Amino acid sequence: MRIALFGYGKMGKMIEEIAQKRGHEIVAKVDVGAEDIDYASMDVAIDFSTPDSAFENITGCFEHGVPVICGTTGWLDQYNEAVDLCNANKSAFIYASNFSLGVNIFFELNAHLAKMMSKLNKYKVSMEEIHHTQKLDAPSGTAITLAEGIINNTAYTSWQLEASGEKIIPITSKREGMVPGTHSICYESSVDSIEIKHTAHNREGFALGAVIAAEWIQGKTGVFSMKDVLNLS
Ligand SMILES: NC(=O)c1ccc[n+]([C@@H]2O[C@H](COP(=O)([O-])OP(=O)(O)OC[C@H]3O[C@@H](n4cnc5c(N)ncnc54)[C@H](O)[C@@H]3O)[C@@H](O)[C@H]2O)c1
Ligand SMILES: O=C(O)C1=N[C@H](C(=O)O)CCC1
Repeated sequence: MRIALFGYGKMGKMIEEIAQKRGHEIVAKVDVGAEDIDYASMDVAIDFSTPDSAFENITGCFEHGVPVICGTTGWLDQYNEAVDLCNANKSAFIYASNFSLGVNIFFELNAHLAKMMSKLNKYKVSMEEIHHTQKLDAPSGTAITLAEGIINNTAYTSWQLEASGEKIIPITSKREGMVPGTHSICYESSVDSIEIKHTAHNREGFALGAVIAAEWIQGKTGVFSMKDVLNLS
């Protein structure tokens, strides 16, 4: 498969390594200030760039019929517009706030736990995410997906950073050293606590999931999720 990397930072470099090990070719590395992008050379684009640049990168690919795997977080106010442009151009698209297989299992566990906890009104939920100090967005995209998993299965209606309120999920975002990504969810009552936690030890899991998604999307048209890729429904 001929892969173009949009964003050649920490994740772009890790994806290059994993993709080459799986027998794929990197045909373009599109980073800040790139000109004359050769879309015809690409079977798929993988975007791990910045919140400010992801939308333009993605929609440029759709306009040239290139399928896109996007892991960039912090641009989702434009997600619906990207979906419309994907469909209008009969292209293909997967966005995931987290491509790691472990986190996608954790998303399912979170939804299942939330469903059970929705019957127990003595417990209050809270979430904490910890990432490296270079991270541009807060809360993390993964934390937002986890919060949506709770909202869809309980009486909670929204999330907020450092908030308190009856139906609001409080999220604490910490930025420390080189931490690749840690997410924990806690349900607390006066008598006990239940906590679930995912800890990424490095970036390999994110990169592998993105390459697997790129392999899966070949020949498809439409908008998909990691649930489709991993057959988790
Ligand atoms: N979904 C996931 O599984 C997952 C995992 C890790 C990181 N991320 C997200 O991926 C993104 C990138 O993470 P990172 O750790 O590689 O960051 P990074 O800062 O190391 O790399 C980002 C790269 O994007 C480049 N860039 C800036 N403007 C650009 C443009 N117009 N076009 C193309 N590239 C441009 C930067 O120069 C940089 O090289 C972040 O949004 C992060 O939150 C998602
Ligand atoms: O390093 C990052 O930045 C990460 N971003 C994603 C997020 O915002 O959830 C996934 C974890 C790593």
